[in-house]
Amino acid sequence: MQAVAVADPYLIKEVLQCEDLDKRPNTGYWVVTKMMSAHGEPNLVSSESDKYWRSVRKTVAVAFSSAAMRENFSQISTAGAEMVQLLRKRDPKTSIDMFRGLLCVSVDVISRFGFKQNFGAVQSFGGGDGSHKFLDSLLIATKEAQEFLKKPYRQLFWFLPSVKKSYQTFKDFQSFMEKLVHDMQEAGTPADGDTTVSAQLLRCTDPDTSKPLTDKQLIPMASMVFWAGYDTSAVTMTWALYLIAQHPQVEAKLIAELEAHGLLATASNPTPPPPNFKQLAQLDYLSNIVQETQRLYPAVAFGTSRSCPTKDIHLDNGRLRIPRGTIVWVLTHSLQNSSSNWEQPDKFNPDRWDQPHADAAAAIPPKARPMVGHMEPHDSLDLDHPVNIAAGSRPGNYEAPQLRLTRISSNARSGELEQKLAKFNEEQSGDPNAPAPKRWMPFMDGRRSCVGQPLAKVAMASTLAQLYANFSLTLTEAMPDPAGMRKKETLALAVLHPGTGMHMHVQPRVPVKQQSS
Ligand code: HEM
Repeated sequence: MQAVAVADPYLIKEVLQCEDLDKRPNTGYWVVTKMMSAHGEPNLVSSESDKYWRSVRKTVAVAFSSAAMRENFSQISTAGAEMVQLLRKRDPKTSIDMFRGLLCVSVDVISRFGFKQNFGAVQSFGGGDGSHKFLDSLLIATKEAQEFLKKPYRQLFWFLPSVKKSYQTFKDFQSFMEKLVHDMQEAGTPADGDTTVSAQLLRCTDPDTSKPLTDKQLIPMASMVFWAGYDTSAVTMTWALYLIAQHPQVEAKLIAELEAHGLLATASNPTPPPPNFKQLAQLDYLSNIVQETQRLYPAVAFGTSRSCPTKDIHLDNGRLRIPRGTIVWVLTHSLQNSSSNWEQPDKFNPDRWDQPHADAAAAIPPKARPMVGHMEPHDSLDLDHPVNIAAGSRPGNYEAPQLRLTRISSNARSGELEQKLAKFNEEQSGDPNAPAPKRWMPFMDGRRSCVGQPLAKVAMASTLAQLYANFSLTLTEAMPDPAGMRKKETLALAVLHPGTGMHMHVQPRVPVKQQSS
């Protein structure tokens, strides 16, 4: 099987806009379908962009509109508030795995916001043995799905105990979702103003029959909302904690911003309220931190892949021919960490996001642009170690031996950027107002971009604001430095996890005794 890896912003834009290049089973998405559905029914993430996907996507997108965010904001911020309460009760000297904590927050955000249920994951983090059946089933099923991705031939050995065990973990996860869908259907026709994910899913119709989706169709769709949202948001917040812990000047600036909005815990205001929706939108520096974290540590570090099984595809004004069946692999991590696209790409610098259109790629004449990395037929991917597949130029990275990306020298961005971009876009597309290709796309771009992006942004900002308003978070001595951390990173299907967890000391800004007095 042939694959080309694409890291150039202009080319990525073309790939993602090309109707013939789509998600296909040969690009690995079959594993996701297998995990979500016992019967191979399509889900939002892994299905091709056919009319069924279009119809469901359009209906579900309403649940993630800005109006829905404003309306259901309290459902988003409550999980963070519960986490704050819980952390206040913990002994600050003990170490806490904040990655696990934030996974719990994300599960509760999705269940509350999307399905009007509280799955109680945050509460589990504070009590008992810390396990949570639903979260654990998601994590375990994802791990088993990764095994299928690494060894697709396992499907043929369905009778082996280890393979049967994998399938059982999928069934366990699906049975949670069966119950959820059953509850949704039992609740009956949603009220007119109800635009939650569950209400919108019940409103979806199958374009072939014009009938509401059956439970077999609904289960993978609902499952996908959880699976696509829970660890992507949690790892992004976790990497933000990691980066902030190493940059005290960033934390100081964040605290000053929170204080300026009356959100910081101080001796005179020991238990500040969580930011409301309006305040959240005013926390510009926090937003910069999240964007910069997503640049350095894109959650979906694996990127995305496309293929066309029926014909050759010609890109870049015919300069590039992609033979039929070739996998075109969009490398988000490389795009966002390459000196071709960024000045000082290794530096965690939230201030770079003060620049207007900071996510737009600079105009580089086509001939000077790097284009594709070639994967030789004998190359194999080490799917357990993302550093091998996502070449960037960060400390601790080593050049991926199997992926040779041509680099060009750093192209400094100047004040004339706007004019240059307009001129270049006009040359490229004939339209000076065509949106510039992006050099930052953690949520991907084009028709298959992340439908949950608005929820992710609001939930991450709300949770991080509440955490930093109330606590100072420092890494325990056991946590590796960035180079060491890089080597421990793992992929859970496409998502970059810190293989170590994120062990931290969480110190209240105002001593707890003072808060209650
Ligand atoms: C920081 C958090 C998040 C990141 C970085 C992220 C990133 C992405 C990316 C890169 C894709 C495209 C995947 C591909 O091409 O295979 C995607 C798709 C998707 N995401 Fe997210 N996501 C996040 C949070 C969420 C949340 C919170 C939800 C919902 C609760 C969600 C739901 C989805 C769905 C349903 C799709 C499939 C969309 C489609 O193909 O129509 N995501 N996401």
